[in-house]
Amino acid sequence: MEATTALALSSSLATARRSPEKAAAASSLRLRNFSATSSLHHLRAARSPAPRSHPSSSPFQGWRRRGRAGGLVVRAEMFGQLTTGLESAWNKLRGVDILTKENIAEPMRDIRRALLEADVSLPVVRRFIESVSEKAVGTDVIRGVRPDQQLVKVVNDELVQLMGGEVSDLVFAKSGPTIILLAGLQGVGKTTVCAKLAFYLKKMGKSCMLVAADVYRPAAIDQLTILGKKVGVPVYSEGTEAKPSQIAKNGLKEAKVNKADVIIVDTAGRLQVDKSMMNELKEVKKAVNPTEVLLVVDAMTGQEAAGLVSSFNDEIGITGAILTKLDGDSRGGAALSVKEVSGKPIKFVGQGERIEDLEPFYPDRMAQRILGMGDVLSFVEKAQEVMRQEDAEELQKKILSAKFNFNDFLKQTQMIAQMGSFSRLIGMIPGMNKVTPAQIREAEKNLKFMESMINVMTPEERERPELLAESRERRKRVAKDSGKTEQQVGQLVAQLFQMRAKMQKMMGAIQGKESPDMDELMESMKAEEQAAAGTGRRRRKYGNLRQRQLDAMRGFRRR
Ligand SMILES: Nc1nc2c(ncn2[C@@H]2O[C@H](COP(=O)(O)OP(=O)(O)OP(=O)(O)O)[C@@H](O)[C@H]2O)c(=O)[nH]1
Repeated sequence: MEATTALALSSSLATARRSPEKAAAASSLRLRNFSATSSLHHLRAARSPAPRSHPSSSPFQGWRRRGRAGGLVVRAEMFGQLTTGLESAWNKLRGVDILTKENIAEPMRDIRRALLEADVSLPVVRRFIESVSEKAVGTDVIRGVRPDQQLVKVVNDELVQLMGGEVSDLVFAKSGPTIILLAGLQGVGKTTVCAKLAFYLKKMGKSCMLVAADVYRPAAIDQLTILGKKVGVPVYSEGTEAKPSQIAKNGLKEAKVNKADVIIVDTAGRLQVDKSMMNELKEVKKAVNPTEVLLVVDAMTGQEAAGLVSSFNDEIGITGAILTKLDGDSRGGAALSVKEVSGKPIKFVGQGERIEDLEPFYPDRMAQRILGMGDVLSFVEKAQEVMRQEDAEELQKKILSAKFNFNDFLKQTQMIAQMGSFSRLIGMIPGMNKVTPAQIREAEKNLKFMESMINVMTPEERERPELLAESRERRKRVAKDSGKTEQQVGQLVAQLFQMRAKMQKMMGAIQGKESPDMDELMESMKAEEQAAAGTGRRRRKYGNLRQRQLDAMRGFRRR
């Protein structure tokens, strides 16, 4: 499944690296497409329980695939340093036949260093290294699996365990409203999380109410009121004079009257853990007897976040944590330490400032991202969220009948925009985690570049790109109106036809048939990357690409 999305994205980025604007169109087209295909793949995923290339079916596949795809150089931001550090451990095992205590010593040192640099707490690192070493050496040799791959598998499994193994779902009250009490230090993102959580729950069909019990920062009440409006959820507040425990109690009464399914109580943050803060929280807790007490912690604070979860749990008793700002420069220490240090699970992660940027915490997906295998499931879920089933089916029909046009194209761009930041999406795709920020910027620029040409096309031309393929006059006009060259417009049109062909091929593979072409598609991805990387094959490969574009145009003209 991810092979095709990776193909599209990788090709586009490879094209971005060819950089001249002439080539830019190619990348944009594919970038748009990858979101379309991902949604379509999702339709198939629903039918087939274990897509053959899903990373969780074999962690090696995703990893190997990246190896085969080669090429891309720098990684997207999330846990980048940790991923690189771990990678150097595998690399040291290239060429060995079997994992032994001796030959894993150095890779294990690399893993240890990488984890410590990621700010994972020392006792956690020690236990982790011990367990991985023991399991790695005791692992039977599996035919066709290299020892370095075997170590990746062991590390993957241990990372999943370290982060709690299973997803820890929110608990809902059996009767009456579910009460979620949010606590945390100042500025960690509590108020934002209130709104994000309400938005998330609303999507699940639950009615919510927010309760403003942070009375020390008047702006917090305003902030919550604004956010509540934004997500369409009522906010209960009594200003700054009332006691937080009383506000929470009254809020609960109001929620019962309004028959809200869930109330989320925002509490005050302090600069540091202090007695009065803990006492106040205890009072609020006692007043409403919450179903969930979640501590919001900032991922950037590394292992300190894990320590906080521990002390809050000791003091007031919590049910879990929410890790915010994972999109920032966090090194991974918090995600990896919280469960092990405090015994409490991470239930959600915040990965951006937008309301949509809160997701359940999946230890397996997180491990895959840390290992550079991407997070296809999150990616697909994001795509599914923004693309309605009917749209996906409509698009599927268009692809199958080779009618994918520039309007569909624009829709895909909008979808990508709704799915979140480019770099985050890229980080979710296996093999795509090594992309330079410059390449991401270039790809984003390319999208705009494409859009400017599509925007000046007539509705007819957008609907039927054939008109542009057939008429030089039309291409000239689009070039003139968009301030681009005729050649650039020609290339954009050629790419659309080329893409139709590719998408049809992918759809063939997706629609239940065995997918013999996946490897071929991956090879084609690899070829494009290598061509872009400036190897000796570049001219030949690029020449072929160009040739294919011309063929696509000619093929169309003949029809
Ligand atoms: N990048 C990023 N920023 C976030 C995230 N969550 C929250 N923020 C930002 O962090 C800042 C603080 O967020 P708030 O929700 O006001 O934090 P708070 O914990 O309620 O703060 P106090 O009420 O002062 O205790 C805001 O600028 C948010 O937009 C996240 O997941 N990623």
